Amino acid sequence: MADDDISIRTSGLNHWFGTGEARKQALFDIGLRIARGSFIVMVGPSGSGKTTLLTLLGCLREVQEGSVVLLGQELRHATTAQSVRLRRRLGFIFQAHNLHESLTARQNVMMGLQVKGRLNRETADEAAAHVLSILGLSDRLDYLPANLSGGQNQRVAIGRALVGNPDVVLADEPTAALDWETAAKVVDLLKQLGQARGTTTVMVTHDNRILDRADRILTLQDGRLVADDSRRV
Ligand SMILES: Nc1ncnc2c1ncn2[C@@H]1O[C@H](COP(=O)(O)OP(=O)(O)OP(=O)(O)O)[C@@H](O)[C@H]1O
Repeated sequence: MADDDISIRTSGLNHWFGTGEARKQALFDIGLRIARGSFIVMVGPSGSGKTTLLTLLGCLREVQEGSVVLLGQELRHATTAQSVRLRRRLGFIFQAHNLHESLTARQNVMMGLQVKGRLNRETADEAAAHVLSILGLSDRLDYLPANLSGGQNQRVAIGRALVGNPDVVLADEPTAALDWETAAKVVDLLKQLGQARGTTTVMVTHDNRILDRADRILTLQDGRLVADDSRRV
């Protein structure tokens, strides 16, 4: 694979938590090359290091040892300004969806554009309504989070992550609160974005139906990458 075709590359990536006697290694020698536009699923038992790896890939955590190259930029020793610029090119979907309680679904999604500095209100408004309609929420645009179900709020959070056309989407169990029809829509959307725009997705999930649709499945166990299964779908 040429360098341009790779969104994420790691090598010799190790990570520890704690200090002194409590110091514990959470990741061991992770080496990965993730192709641009691919839909990657990460699995592994609780405590195997999935979230730690996802947050390292998303420059939400400092690289302690080894290398992470995200969208051509080495993250080890990256400056704060470089990390901030890179994070603007990412879409995060985490379980705790952190919506603003005082903002409507549409306004919450628009926040995903504002952090990117795209402030033309009309365009932002339309983009937010469009992504929410793909996620089946066109009749809930002006609802506050308190008046939406858990699954609907999760879809708003997904909309917020995707509205700015991120280059890389990092997702931690994003479909856990969704019925299969909606979860399938989210997966289809991410795969379409992969084909149309080269958006790369790395998703932690235990949903077997999503595993079936992954381009590649990474399995972590006790902080190590123990299986790397590329499949044709
Ligand atoms: N902030 C922290 N401080 C200390 N140890 C941590 C911290 N975060 C994670 N760990 C430890 O690192 C290891 C990997 O945790 P991580 O959350 O990455 O696993 P996971 O595979 O995402 O688990 P889950 O599926 O339960 O979310 C675990 O042993 C965990 O206890």
